[in-house]
Amino acid sequence: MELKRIRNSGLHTKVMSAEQACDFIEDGMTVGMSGFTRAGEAKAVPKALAEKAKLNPLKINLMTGASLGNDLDKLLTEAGVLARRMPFQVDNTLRKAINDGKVMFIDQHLSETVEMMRNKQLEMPDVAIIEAVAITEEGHIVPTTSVGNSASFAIFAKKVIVEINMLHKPELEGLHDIYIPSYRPTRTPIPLVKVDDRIGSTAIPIDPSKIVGIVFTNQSDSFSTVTDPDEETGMIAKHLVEFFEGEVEAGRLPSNLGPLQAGIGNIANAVMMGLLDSKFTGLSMYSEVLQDSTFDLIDAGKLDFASGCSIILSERINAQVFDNLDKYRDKLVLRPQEMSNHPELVRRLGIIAINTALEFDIYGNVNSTHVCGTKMMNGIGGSGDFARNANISVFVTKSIAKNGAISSVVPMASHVDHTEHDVDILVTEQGLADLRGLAPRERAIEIINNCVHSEYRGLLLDYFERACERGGHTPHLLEEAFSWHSRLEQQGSMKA
Ligand SMILES: CC(=O)SCCNC(=O)CCNC(=O)[C@H](O)C(C)(C)COP(=O)(O)OP(=O)(O)OC[C@H]1O[C@@H](n2cnc3c(N)ncnc32)[C@H](O)[C@@H]1OP(=O)(O)O
Repeated sequence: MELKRIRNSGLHTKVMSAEQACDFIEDGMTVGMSGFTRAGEAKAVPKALAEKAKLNPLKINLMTGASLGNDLDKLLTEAGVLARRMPFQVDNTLRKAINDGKVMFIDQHLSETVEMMRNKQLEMPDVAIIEAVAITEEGHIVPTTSVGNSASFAIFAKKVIVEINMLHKPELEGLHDIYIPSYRPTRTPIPLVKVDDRIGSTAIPIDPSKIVGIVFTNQSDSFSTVTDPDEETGMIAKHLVEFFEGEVEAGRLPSNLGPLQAGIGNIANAVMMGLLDSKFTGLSMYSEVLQDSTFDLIDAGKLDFASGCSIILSERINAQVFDNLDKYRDKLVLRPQEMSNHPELVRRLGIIAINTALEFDIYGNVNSTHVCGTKMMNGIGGSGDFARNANISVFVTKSIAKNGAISSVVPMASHVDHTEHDVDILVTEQGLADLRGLAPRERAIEIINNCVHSEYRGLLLDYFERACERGGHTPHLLEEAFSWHSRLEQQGSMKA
């Protein structure tokens, strides 16, 4: 039964235990592992590595597509295995180790990791560990619920370990579209002009002699922890849907809006859920992570096609999707993250990008990553790949956090991931600010009037007016610009 999944019979001799596969990983190595937004990560070998490291300490540089599920980042951190980690994570234990300076974390645009490797600016993996549903007759690897960076990791690595996960349905085969761009500067345009174009192969093409170990596993991806929309996220969705309606009426957007991208998290998922009750049909997604909302929209007949690089679902919907893959087969494709997030494609397709901010300032600079400018939350992920190149770049957030102790709109963003130049629309439950074509002083008025919570609006207006008296194209009171963050750190609240 298991060996049937290894269709290249020459590789049958490579089957081994996860513990044996760990022997290929040595202290100081760079390891490239599958996994994107807690989907499709290799599961058994990293777990065995964490166990092994408790007796024989070792450190590795770990690169993935994005975040890992099944508490793997936690286990590897606790075992002291991680020297460096890139390019994204969402784990509490790892987050603490990063913020304590114990793990060096490189927070990177998700489309860039393998491009930098290709240009020898980043080290190539010594070993790649890739979760698969099968190995083909040619010895090529069929990924599972994410493609992420798996294809390039396997192509660049000296040695490849494959984890065949028997729990994933073989029907996943055919869902993937693996396209690897050629080397610069002689690269030709990426031949993708529609969201549903297929431009590559359904498996990762590697020389099978590089496969040094095959481990069988039987463990599911972690379920998404996305929560149901609440009153605030419902309002955010309502403001955005009304904005889209206005854009269509004004002839600035087609009636199906054009391809949509939505980031991770509760808020972005809730915004997409808001489209369920809208009049829009014939929607499409060109995104990275496909969450519950994607499949709810397909089931409701609203969404015709979704292109992504991973699928992460909550327990509510997981079985319904993966037990009925045939129903979705002609509506889905999973690509390498380099392709799902590629600036060339984001610009060409005219994507509407919807990502979540931690905070933004009165001029529209967005902080997606650093609490109070210093402590890493998750990482920039793909938000920058999309925001800079999108047709319309939208950032959403609740106007306050932590029961009102934090205003998400501040005088000056304490860390900037997306500059004012990359941000078109800001939405909170209070309303929507349309920043297109506005100068900084006009942007400030639009943001303060539409996005700020009533408890902070007067304070921000006062700051802005006093800053204007001092002058400047982008007026600020430098000695006060971070006073809200200092107050939060010292007194537990931004309130004066
Ligand atoms: C893999 C990918 O790249 S997908 C593509 C897009 N990627 C990105 O945008 C990456 C950056 N974005 C993110 O990491 C997330 O979207 C976040 C963290 C910004 C928001 O996450 P969401 O789950 O949507 O929002 P939510 O409102 O639940 O906030 C998450 C936490 O941040 C806290 N928070 C929100 N705003 C602030 C703030 N200004 N200061 C401090 N904490 C804040 C919330 O209170 C909440 O804390 P809790 O977990 O203790 O309850």
